[in-house]
Amino acid sequence: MGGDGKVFTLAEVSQHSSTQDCWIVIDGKVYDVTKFLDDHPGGDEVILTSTGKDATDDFEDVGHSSTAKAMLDEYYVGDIDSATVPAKTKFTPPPKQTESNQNKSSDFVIKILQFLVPLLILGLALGIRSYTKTPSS
Ligand code: HEM
Repeated sequence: MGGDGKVFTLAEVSQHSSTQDCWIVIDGKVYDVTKFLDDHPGGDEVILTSTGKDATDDFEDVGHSSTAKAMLDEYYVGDIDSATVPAKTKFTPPPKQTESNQNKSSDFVIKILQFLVPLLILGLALGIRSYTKTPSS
């Protein structure tokens, strides 16, 4: 809406990161929010820190109202070339789930050994001592 369907690279978008000229990327779309900076209820500072990157998470994390989301359309200038945006790292799946269950039994064995081995050594030492020591001294 309003845009001409132009596709920008992240490097291009990154050149618009000031109060005089400010673009942000949300959900694969590029918005020129220069005119909106002064009107933003959250201040211009937060928007400026979200320039030059995929600002989708920043925008979503605030919990913007549907009114706020609808306002985006007005500032749309094109799309982002997604190949130029670093992959998201936010939802790294916890890879340990099945592994930790399998490890539980071996963890348990190790704990037992950690407890038993010193006892064995101590017992061995005491046994050897009482075995080698002469009854008189
Ligand atoms: C074009 C993009 C944006 C628009 C149209 C927009 C719009 C709005 C609107 C209308 C509000 C008032 C509350 C609401 O209706 O949800 C708001 C609040 C807020 N926005 Fe944005 N916003 C944009 C981008 C951002 C970005 C990138 C950030 C930051 C990381 C941000 C941070 C905030 C914060 C922190 C508030 C809360 C202010 C407060 O409650 O004092 N906004 N925004």
